[in-house]
Amino acid sequence: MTDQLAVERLSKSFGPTRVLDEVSFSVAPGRFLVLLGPSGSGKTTLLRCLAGIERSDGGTVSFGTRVLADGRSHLAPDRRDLAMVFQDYALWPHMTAAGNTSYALRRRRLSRAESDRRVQEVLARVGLADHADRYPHQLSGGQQQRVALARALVAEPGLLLFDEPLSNLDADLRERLRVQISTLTRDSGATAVYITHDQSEAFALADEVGVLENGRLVQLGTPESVYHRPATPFVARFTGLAGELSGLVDGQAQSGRGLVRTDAGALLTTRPLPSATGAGSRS
Ligand SMILES: Nc1ncnc2c1ncn2[C@@H]1O[C@H](COP(=O)(O)OP(=O)(O)OP(=O)(O)O)[C@@H](O)[C@H]1O
Repeated sequence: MTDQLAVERLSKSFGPTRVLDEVSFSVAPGRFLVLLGPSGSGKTTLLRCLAGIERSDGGTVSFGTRVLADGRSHLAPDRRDLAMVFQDYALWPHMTAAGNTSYALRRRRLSRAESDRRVQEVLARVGLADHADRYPHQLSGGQQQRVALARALVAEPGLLLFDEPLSNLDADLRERLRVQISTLTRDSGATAVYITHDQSEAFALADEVGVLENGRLVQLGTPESVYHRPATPFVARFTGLAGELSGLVDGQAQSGRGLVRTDAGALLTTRPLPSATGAGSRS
């Protein structure tokens, strides 16, 4: 069942390095959150904590009324009602597309006929009905990622997690698969969290965008608000063009559309028209 994902003050360190610093956010049922940040900002670590692959040091993760992790307990990944799509597909090489997809149903007490029916149906949805008997090495990168998407969708999880799923694909394919991920995820009704370092991908996919900087969530909002009203100079620079305006408006700048206050004055942000960037559009 689709539920709200709530993350409160999630923290994680590796040795002396604090990788996640009291990150808090929530995603309403069925909504699509994209977490955007540069390399090393903590995106993968955050997603792995949500999935239960990584243990957080502190904070709470809950989905609906169920606590997935807090200071005392940590639910195993396969008990979290979620599925994850990875950057490198993570398919079993010795299993066909149908075998990889049905693997996600192994804990369901379904008849063979019902399992086969669901697998065929979801492979058709991702456009691979004719490739069910192919092994991963007989499929292109884009086709392998569509098998991974089918595997994630087939058990109808409440929560879908995407770890830079398009990063290994070329630009044209990335754009087409992006549309497919958006459509199929929304049709499934699942709550979704998607991480990427690609700004245009984030703005095209998201209902809400969160920006991570050094393990801290520095802004969370609609694509339009993050793009046009960046909360910090870091967000302004990371999501588009920005130029310093220090001497001109020193001490008087108010943050708002096109202007971000900095210690030295203000940063003027310039943005192409939304139609040229995809910011705010839904694909
Ligand atoms: N198992 C680990 N042990 C020690 N340090 C780690 C470990 N995993 C991640 N880190 C460090 O934590 C920081 C955040 O890593 P993470 O992979 O979460 O960032 P990211 O935003 O996903 O980066 P990228 O886009 O490059 O994948 C980095 O400095 C990384 O070196």
